[in-house]
Amino acid sequence: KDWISFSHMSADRSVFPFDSWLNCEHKALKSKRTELNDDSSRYPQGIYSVRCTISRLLSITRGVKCYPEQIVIGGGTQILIQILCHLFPEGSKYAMEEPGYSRIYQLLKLQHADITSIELDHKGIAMSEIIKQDPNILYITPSHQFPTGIVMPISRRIQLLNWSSQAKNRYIIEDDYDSEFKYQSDAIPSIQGLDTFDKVIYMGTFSKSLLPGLRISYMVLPQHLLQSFRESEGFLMQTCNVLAQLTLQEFIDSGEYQKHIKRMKQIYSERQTRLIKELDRRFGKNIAIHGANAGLHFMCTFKTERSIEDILNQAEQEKLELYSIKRCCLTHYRLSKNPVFILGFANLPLERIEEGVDRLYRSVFG
Ligand SMILES: Cc1ncc(COP(=O)(O)O)c(/C=N/[C@@H](CCC(=O)O)COc2ccccc2)c1O
Repeated sequence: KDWISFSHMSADRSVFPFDSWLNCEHKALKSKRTELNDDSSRYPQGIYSVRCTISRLLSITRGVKCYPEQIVIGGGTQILIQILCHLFPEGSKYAMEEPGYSRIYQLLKLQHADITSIELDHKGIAMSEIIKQDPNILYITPSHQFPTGIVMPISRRIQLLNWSSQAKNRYIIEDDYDSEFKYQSDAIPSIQGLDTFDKVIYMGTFSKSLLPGLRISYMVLPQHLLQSFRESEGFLMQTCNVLAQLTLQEFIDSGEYQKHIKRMKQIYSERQTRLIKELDRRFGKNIAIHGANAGLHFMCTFKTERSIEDILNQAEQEKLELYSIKRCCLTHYRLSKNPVFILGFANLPLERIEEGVDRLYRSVFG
């Protein structure tokens, strides 16, 4: 039998419109030869016309207010964070959500940043903990908290903005990952769009909405950080492939991007609905699902005494690709007594869901 994947780290290639992407690349190759032939130092923040396209898209889809001059395109969220953290005051103290995106946590630690993790309440990162630990830089994922799926309500967003305004060296890094896929409600506008203190750095990526291998991500800097960006090493290196940038611009300007997102939402919300139905049918009261109102994964807790390790070993036997919450634990996340897993459905075709849930049941209950 072949593998079935509950991975939250891969998109279903059959959903990606390779032909229209290829078409856009062909057009870019034929019409944009000058940009392709220029030294990359001419576009340290990415090609201007591409940044105009991204700025327009962000304003329409996320309520982000920015000029193209504030956008920096890069080859992935990690490299952008690496560039960004050199713009903050020496001795800054960072805080990330617990559980959270461990790749960034590891990166900041390797940069010898003073970093701590802060637990969540039902509205997202806990204000009381922020006050207690007193960091000056917050890295948060308010759209669909990674990995718990909490959607941060406006009230908490306003609280955080007020927090950021109370000290000169405070900033909020809003990683808007996974914001494209809202099923029940409309997308809540970004914190950046509500920011009147110029304290929010907005991070975005096309890894989820297009393909992770394209390595096209971007950040929107507040205007007062642009000067220090221009004096930083970030200004000396363009890390995103020019052809990929030009193809992306064509893909967005031609309307293909919005068409693709609409189609992905239909496909993924149908898969999510079917998966939840199958899980309820098979597991009944032995499963609790959290954070399923958006994104391409949700979390679930199984009512079993079995350990995460045992379940993962059994899943391996069943040829079931499965990840537990452990990969998102940064420092002290208290593992609840019941095992918690991340169930992704972006790489799980409708017709494989029933078999996938059966294998999951055998992995959990033996
Ligand atoms: C919070 C957050 N922000 C940004 C990113 C994306 O970073 P970028 O690709 O460098 O722009 C991820 C990727 N997180 C990745 C793994 C999370 C984990 O380690 O468990 C998952 O990435 C993908 C998921 C589905 C389809 C394609 C990619 C992020 O979890």
